Amino acid sequence: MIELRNVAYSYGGAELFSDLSLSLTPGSFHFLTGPSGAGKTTLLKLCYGELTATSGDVLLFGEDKRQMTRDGVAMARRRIGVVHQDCQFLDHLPVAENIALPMTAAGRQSEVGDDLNDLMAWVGLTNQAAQLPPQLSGGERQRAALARAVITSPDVIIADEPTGNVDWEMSQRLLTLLVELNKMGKAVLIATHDLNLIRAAKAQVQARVLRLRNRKLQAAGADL
Ligand SMILES: Nc1ncnc2c1ncn2[C@@H]1O[C@H](COP(=O)(O)OP(=O)(O)OP(=O)(O)O)[C@@H](O)[C@H]1O
Repeated sequence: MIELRNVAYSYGGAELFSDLSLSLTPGSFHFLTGPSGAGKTTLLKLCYGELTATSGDVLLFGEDKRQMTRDGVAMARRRIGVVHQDCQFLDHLPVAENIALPMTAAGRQSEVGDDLNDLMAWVGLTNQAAQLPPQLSGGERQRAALARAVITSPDVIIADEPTGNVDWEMSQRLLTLLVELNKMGKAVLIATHDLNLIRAAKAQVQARVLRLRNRKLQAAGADL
């Protein structure tokens, strides 16, 4: 569904990474690890079409990103649920409306119903539904961001440190949600420093663990 072929990226100075290839196929589950500053967030942005590779090819659902129109990229991005590291919300809208926003924006308002309530219950935000985002804690914001990313049932879910601010029990709940979606055929890519989360996931799903380091993407060793 998303493919990077021999991709390099630079913000203008030295290349952050080069000759990097990655394929997110239906039902695949990937973790991305690596030192701070190695380029994990940048790699995720290439995967969801936010950035354009300096060289190499990025295919979004079979189409070459460079050949796609803005509308084409926007359409492709609707099929990708993204949890950003710095979860941003519309601060004047209640949490429930923020989570439902991707459905509203896609004209699917009528489909929002029990799913929203179930999702909010799963991420433990039922009592916060009417609150405004600035009233949420860091962990609550992350849970809301994950709920918002998956409410449209996207084909691909890309999450940048989705459990950085939540306790272990909640991170297990969020992981279970991602594993269940993966079992339905969604491709999942998670950037994380949390090795315990990776170990817990590997007990539930066939996950590939990749490490971005020294400008290269490699399979992580058995030390995980
Ligand atoms: N918009 C930008 N312009 C210039 N440099 C940038 C930009 N965004 C990121 N960088 C630099 O690119 C490098 C990789 O950043 P990136 O956020 O992709 O790393 P990361 O592996 O996700 O780090 P972390 O684990 O700390 O989140 C860093 O040195 C960062 O300072």
